[in-house]
Amino acid sequence: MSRSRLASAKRLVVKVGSALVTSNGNGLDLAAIDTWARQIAALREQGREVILVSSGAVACGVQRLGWGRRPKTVHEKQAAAAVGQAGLVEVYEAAFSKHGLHTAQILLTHDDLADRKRYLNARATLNTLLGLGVIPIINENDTVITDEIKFGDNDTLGALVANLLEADTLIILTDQQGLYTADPRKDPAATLIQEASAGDPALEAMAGGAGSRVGTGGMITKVIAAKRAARSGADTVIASGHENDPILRLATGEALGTLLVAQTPPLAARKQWLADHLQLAGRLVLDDGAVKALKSGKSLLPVGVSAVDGEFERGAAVACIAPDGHEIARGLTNYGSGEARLIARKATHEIDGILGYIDEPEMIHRDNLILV
Ligand SMILES: Nc1ncnc2c1ncn2[C@@H]1O[C@H](COP(=O)(O)OP(=O)(O)O)[C@@H](O)[C@H]1O
Ligand SMILES: N[C@@H](CCC(=O)OP(=O)(O)O)C(=O)O
Repeated sequence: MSRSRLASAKRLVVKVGSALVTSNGNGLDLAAIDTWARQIAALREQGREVILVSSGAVACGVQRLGWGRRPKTVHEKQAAAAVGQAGLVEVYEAAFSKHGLHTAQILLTHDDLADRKRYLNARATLNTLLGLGVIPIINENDTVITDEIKFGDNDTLGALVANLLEADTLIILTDQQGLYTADPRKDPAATLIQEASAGDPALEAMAGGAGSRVGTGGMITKVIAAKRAARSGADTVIASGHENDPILRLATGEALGTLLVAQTPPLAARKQWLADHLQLAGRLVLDDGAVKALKSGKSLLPVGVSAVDGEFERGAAVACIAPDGHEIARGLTNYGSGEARLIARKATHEIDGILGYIDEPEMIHRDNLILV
């Protein structure tokens, strides 16, 4: 039954692991990449949005540098990733261009997404790319991180991207059929789990480390990624990328792999996340019209802000105060206090003229707002 949610998923994050992007640990599997591009293009035709999180930079770099095997030191891996990332994006751009689609390279770190300002910036850029019909191809920014490249944590990145973009589904494609009761490479009696609740602690006990010399995170990072994705309401599927057209089949609701179901609906989960993370940095005093708008579920526009208290940056959590002094909402502001003072009481079309740029038309978007 829960598979039907996949059939109606509008926004999907697909993560392809090193074990899949490279067939032998040395170089990219061009044929596999072509099939993903074809499937993703078909989903776009259906009006669905797909974001690809792809590993493979190190493997591609190892091949380009003629090293023959994955290096041991972290800095050599980083160097290989820097060389290979260029190859990776070339291959994706070529594969998607056959379907008339452009790709965009996005390199992120976990720290980028923990920082509210960068979080909002990354979100705005990705949403703009999706609106343009471009396929974002995301990888870790391996030059500036070391832990993730050691542990092979693109699964976590997939989950963070699903949170960032409020995706409905995270599809993790790997070299196994899904999550088994134990590592099938070590235990031939292990059986495939078809469906479980994301975050069920029993799953973590079943999942072991990586089984191949190419992949690094193993199943444990996938199970934890599913728990994380569920925080913003996204279901996760772990399935084999070696199946015929797995992305398309999963997206029609076919029961492949392991489905880890999110227990909270997306918007409620996001608002819970906001509620847990709000340390107030300032206050926006609203006029009566803005109070009404917020209470009826709308965003806060600069025109409804009559005063700004405190010093804060873009992305900070602020309280929204009614003219009678009562706090009515809290949310993440798109503008720092300096800019907010300049555009308070102004119509959205005036923002560009005042600031010389426009980050977002709203002071606080309704998705980033909770009524109190
Ligand atoms: N319970 C389990 N079920 C399935 N695979 C498991 C399990 N525990 C450990 N693994 C191992 O995890 C590997 C997949 O992880 P990894 O090699 O990191 O792939 P990727 O590069 O796709 O992230 C499998 O090949 C398998 O050997
Ligand atoms: N970012 C690096 C490594 C990431 C990695 O290995 O992750 P995973 O696919 O989860 O095993 C790369 O592109 O090679």
